[in-house]
Amino acid sequence: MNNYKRLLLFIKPYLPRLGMAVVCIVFAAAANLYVPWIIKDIIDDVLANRDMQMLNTIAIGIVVVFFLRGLFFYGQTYLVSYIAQKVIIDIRQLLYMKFQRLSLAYYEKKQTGTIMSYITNDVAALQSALVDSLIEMVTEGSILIGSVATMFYLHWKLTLLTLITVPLIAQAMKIFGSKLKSSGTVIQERIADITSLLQESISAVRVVKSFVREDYEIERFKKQNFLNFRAQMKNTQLMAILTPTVEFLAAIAVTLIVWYGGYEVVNGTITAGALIAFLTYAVNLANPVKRLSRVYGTIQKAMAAADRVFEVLDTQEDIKDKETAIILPKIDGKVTFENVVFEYKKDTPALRGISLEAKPGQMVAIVGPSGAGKSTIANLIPRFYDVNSGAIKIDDIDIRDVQMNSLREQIGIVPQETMLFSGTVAENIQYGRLEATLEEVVEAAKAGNAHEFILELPNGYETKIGERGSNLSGGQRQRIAIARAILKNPRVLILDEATSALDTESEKLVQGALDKLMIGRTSFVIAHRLSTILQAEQIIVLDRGQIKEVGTHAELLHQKGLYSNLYNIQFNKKTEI
Ligand SMILES: Nc1ncnc2c1ncn2[C@@H]1O[C@H](COP(=O)(O)OP(=O)(O)OP(=O)(O)O)[C@@H](O)[C@H]1O
Repeated sequence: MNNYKRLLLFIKPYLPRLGMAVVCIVFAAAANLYVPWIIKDIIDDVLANRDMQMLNTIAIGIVVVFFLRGLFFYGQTYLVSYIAQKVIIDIRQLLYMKFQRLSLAYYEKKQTGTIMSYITNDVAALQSALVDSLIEMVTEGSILIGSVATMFYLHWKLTLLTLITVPLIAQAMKIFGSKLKSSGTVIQERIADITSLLQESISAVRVVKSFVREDYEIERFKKQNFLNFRAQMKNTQLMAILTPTVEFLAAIAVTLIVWYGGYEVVNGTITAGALIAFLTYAVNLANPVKRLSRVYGTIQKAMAAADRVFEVLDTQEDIKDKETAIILPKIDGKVTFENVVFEYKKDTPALRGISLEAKPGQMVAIVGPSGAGKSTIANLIPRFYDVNSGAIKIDDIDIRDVQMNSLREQIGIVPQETMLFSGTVAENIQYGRLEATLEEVVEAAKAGNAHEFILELPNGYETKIGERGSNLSGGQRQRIAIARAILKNPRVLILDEATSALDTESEKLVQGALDKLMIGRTSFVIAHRLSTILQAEQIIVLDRGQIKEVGTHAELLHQKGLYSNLYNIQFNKKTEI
């Protein structure tokens, strides 16, 4: 099915309203056709017969028709807008739903601006095309059909004559236009040639002089200059021939129509008023034709937007539930990686054969140089991406066999960069569990060492957070994020420790909150802090997508391998404190 038809399908639910709208548009357009008719009546009846009664009827007629036109205009504008806006919010909502379902990989491929532009610009282009084009198409279409029909009614032979001659003139003008355009292009090219020649010879002036080639260059320039003259003259010639030709043709056509019309008036086949009305209709035909071709342009543009919108709607969701996916039962929190290979881009694996096991409640620190794959491991557990080979299991169930929601509901993530939404502090904590009561929110905030500072905010828990949480410090925002995770109460926790330095006081509070959060949960910590590493029951040392060492802090230091190297480089300063 093409996109045009798909777009029309969105209008389907509003067909009755569309029917009413079309009726309004047609009636409103019909009022426009009334004006030349008034001229006819005034000339033929009022002026010719000095008919006062007719004049009164016409006067009342004008008032009534324009009053009704106003009503229909209101109807058309309201109804068409209603339909278009509804269609647009339907499409926008569908797009938004789609964006919520698409995987992270999609977001990485597209720039944020592009995605926003789908929902704002493309949808807006569709909106204006729908509203303006729909009204204009029906209005101008009705005026066009109405004018031609009235002209036929007034004098069919004269109408035929007009309909044959006018398009001929239009065609001649079109040919004329395109010829002028192409000769204009030639002129531009000749001027460009002269410029580049100039540039070349001026910048190479030393070479010209050293080879004594001044005369040669003058000759070259002369040729180009002459070519330019020829192009200019050709254009002038075209203008000089084409303008009078078209004007002459037009004059012949108009004379033909006027002569034949006048002849019919003299013959008494048509009245003088009718002829004037006829000519008015004929002249006015130009407007609807022009506007309809403009509508065509708008629709073409809107279709480009529609193509993009439908392309998004048709994007395959690469990570989705299997038909047979089960709801993950409440887990103990054992997490296993079995020979996991993963690549973001084909043939460049970010993880190569990772096997590990975290026992329920265990704390696993992941360390390694930048780009080693630490965040990648963290991203695979909630199934933000699917592994290329191997498997990730939670409580021995492959995470691809369970419903994504039931998996992610049992995993908590505290990222490095805390993202708070606009809204109150309470709402931000509640994001962890939407149905939580205020008491539960406060409990979570207390556990997250956030309660105290929240109470000191201007409106306590009801304080609105600035767009990017700007009115809170980094540490405070982290503690809100921790409270949010505590409220969610997940069995598995993924913690990306912030690398940015907090002051000692703030770090202590954040660390305290994290310690409480980790109690009794399986935690994966991308570790940047010494305290985390010392506490960890298992440290995984990654390098270029592979596990190099596994053990506790003491064991690994003893091995004097990569870990002890990293440890010495990264944490030296802290050990000295
Ligand atoms: N979205 C992505 N698309 C393509 N490649 C990616 C993507 N994210 C990470 N990579 C690549 O995968 C590899 C592992 O990256 P990852 O972010 O897991 O490393 P990291 O150990 O967390 O590093 P850092 O400590 O710097 O955050 C890197 O080579 C990185 O360039």
